[in-house]
Amino acid sequence: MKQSTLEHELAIEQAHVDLVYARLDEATRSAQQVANEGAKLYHSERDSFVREEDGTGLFERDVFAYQAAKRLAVLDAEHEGLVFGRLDRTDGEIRYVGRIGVRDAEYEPLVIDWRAPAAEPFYRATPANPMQVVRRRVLRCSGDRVIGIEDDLLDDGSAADLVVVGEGALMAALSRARGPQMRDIVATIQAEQDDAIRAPWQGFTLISGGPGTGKTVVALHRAAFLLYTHRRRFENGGVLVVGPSQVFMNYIERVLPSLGEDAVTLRSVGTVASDVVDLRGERTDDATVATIKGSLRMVAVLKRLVNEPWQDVPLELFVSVQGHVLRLGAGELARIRTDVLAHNKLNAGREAAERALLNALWRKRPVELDLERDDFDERVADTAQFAVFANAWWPRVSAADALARLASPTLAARLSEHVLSADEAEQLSASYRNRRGAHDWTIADAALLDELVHRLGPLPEPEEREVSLFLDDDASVSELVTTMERLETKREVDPFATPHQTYAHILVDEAQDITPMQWRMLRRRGSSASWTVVGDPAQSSWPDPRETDRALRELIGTAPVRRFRMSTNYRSPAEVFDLAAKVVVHAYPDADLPVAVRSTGVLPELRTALDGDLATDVRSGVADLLAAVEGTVGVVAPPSLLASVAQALDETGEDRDPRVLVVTALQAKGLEYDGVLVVDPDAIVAESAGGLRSLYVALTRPTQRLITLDLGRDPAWRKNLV
Ligand SMILES: Nc1ncnc2c1ncn2[C@@H]1O[C@H](COP(=O)(O)OP(=O)(O)OP(=O)(O)O)[C@@H](O)[C@H]1O
Repeated sequence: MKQSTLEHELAIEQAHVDLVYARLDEATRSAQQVANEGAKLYHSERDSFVREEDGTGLFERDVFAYQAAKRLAVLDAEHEGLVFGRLDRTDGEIRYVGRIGVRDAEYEPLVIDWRAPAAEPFYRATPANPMQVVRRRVLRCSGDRVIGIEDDLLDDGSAADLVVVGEGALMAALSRARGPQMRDIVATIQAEQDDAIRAPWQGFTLISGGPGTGKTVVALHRAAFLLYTHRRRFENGGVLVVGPSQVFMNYIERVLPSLGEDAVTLRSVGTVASDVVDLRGERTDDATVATIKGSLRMVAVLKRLVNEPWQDVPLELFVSVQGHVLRLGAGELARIRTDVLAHNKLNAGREAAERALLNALWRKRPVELDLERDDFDERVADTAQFAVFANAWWPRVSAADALARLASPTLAARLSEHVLSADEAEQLSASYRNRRGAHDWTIADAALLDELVHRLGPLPEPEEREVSLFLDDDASVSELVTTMERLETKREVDPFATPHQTYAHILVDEAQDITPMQWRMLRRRGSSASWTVVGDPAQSSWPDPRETDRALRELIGTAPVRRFRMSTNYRSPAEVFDLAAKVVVHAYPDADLPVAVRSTGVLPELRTALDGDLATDVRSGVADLLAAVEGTVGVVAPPSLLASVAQALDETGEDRDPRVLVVTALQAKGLEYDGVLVVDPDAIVAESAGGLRSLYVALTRPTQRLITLDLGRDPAWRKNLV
C-alpha cells in the first residue's frame, strides 16, 4: 500500500467528518439563538402569526441536530470519535455510520446512528450475503481527527475502482493493548452479536457463551440500542445494569457514555439494595458462609427472625381502667401477634397491633365498667402502662438491627432449626459476631437485608422514628403524648407501596454468580421489567450452578424467552484458551467452549516456585509480563495469599507500576488484562466454592500472555492438562 493512497483516503474521510462537526456547531449556535430570542419570537409578538411560524420553523429544522449536539457533549467528554464507519453500496450510495445520527439543514443524513435500521448492513453484511454493500470501511478517529482506516471488501464484482486499505478492523481492534477500562466495540460488532443487541425488548433475552465472547460488551450495546429504539419507555422507566463488583462497574462505566448514553443506572450486586438500606462496603464472606447466605434456605430463617419477638418483650399486659385491672396473657398476646402479622408487615403493623390489643381488652372488660367503646379505647390508650407496653412489644425494627440479632448463637441456632445444620448456623452467627461496625455488611448480606426490608416494611421517615414518648427530655416533666394523639398524627402509609426503586429494563451480567437470594432482590426492582441476562455457568463461583439456574427459571416464569449464544472468543489467544479449556472440562464437562479468534504463537508458561520463595517469583513473573505486553498486567491470587503477593510487589522500594493489579479470581470476574500471572492455582481451586471453575476464570483473563506459578512440586490442577 502506497503511503500516498492512504493519505488520500484519509483526507477524503476527514473532509466528511469536518462537515459533520461544522453542522453540529451550527446547530448548537442556532439552538442557542432560539433559546435567547425565544421570548421575543413567541411572546412579544404573540399576535404575529408570521413570526410564530418563523420561530417554529427554525426550531423544527434544527431540533434533530441540536439533540445530536447535546449528546455530542457527552461524547466529547469521552474523547471518542463521532463517525466510525462508511458503507459504499452497489447503487453508488455512501452511508456514514456514527455513535449518533446527524442531518444537514435539508434533513439529509450526514451520519446514521449505529442503532438505526439503515446501519444494520454495517454489522451484518458478509461476502456470502453482502446486503448491497461493496465496501465496509471502519474509520479510527481521535476526537474530530481521522487517524486510521480499515476496509473489508464484501462484493468483489461491484468493487470497480474502490480502494481497499488496512488488514481488517476486527483484528486491528483485538490486538490493541488494553487500558484500565472497557471500550465500546461499536465499529466492529459481529453479526451474531448484532442479533442479540437488536433483539426485541420484551420478556427475557438470555445471552450465553464462554469467556471473552463479548457477552458484557454486547449487553451494554443492547442497553444503548433499547434506549435508542424505545427512548420514552426506557428513559422514563429506567435501565439498571448489574455486575459482580464495584471494580467491574468501574471497568465498564465508560462504555455507555462513549455510545452517547448516560441515563443508565450501574450497580454492583452488593449495592443494588442501597435504595432501601445503608450499604457502604463490599466485603465478601468466605466461600462456606457466602453459600449459606445465598441459599434459598435463608428465606425460612429470615421469616422466623421477623416473627421472633424483640428482646425483653413483655409477657403480659396489665392496664387499669376506672380501678379495674385488665390483663392479657402470653398466649393471647402471641395469638394477636400472629394475627396482625398475617395481614401487616411488622413496621406498618403497629397501629393494627394496638387496635387488636384494645379489642382484646374490650372483650375482657368487667360488666360493671360503665364506658362506651370510644371512651374505653381512649382511656386505655392514654395509660402509661399501655403506651410503654406497646413500644416494647411492637417496636419498629430496621433490617440492619434485625439481621444483627443473628450474632447471638442461641438465637441463630433456634431460628435455623431443621433448615441449616448446627454447624452452618454457628458459622452464620459467627459472621455477624465478627463484624467491624454497624455498617460492615458483606455482599451476601445485602440480599438478606433487602429480604428483611421487604418482610418488615420500611421504617417510617426519620423524623417520625424520633418521636419520643416524652415531649421533653427532662424526665421530671413527664408530659405524655397519648397513643391516640400519636395515631392521629401518624402519616398515612400506603401498605402496598414498594420501597424499592423499580426499573423498566434490568440487565444482569455474570448471572451465573447471582445467588437465589440475590435473584429475589433483583426481582423486587423489576416486577414489570424486561430483562437481559448474561452469563456462563462454566465460570460459576456457586457450588451448585443448577440451584441458581432454578432461581432464574422461577423468575422467568411464563414470560417470553429469547436465547443467544456467542461462539467466538475475542479476548484470549488460542494458546491460552486451549489450556484453560482443558482445566474446565474436568470440572464441568458441559462447558460451552468458544473458538478463539486469534493466535499469538506464544504458549502459556507454567512456572514453579521450587524454593518456596513466593515474593521473588511473583516479582520476576510480573517483570516478564510487563516487558512482554504494552497494557495491563493482572496478578490473580487466592484470597489467603492476596496480601503477601501485594506486599511482595510493594516492598521493592519503588512505586508499583500502575499497569499492575492484584486481585482474587472472584474480583477478576468479567475483567481482562494483557498479561496475567496466576499465583498458586491449587489454592485458588481450594479456596473458592466454584473450585476448578474459579481457576478457569483466572486462566481466561489474558488478552496476550499467561504465566502460572505453582508453590508445590506436584500441583493437582496440572493433572487436568494431560
Ligand atoms: N466485536 C468485537 N470487536 C472488538 N472487540 C470485541 C468484540 N467482541 C468482543 N470484543 C472484546 O473482547 C473482550 C471480551 O469481551 P467481554 O468482556 O464482553 O466478554 P465476556 O463474554 O463478557 O467475557 P467473560 O465471560 O470472561 O466475562 C473485550 O475486550 C471486548 O471489547
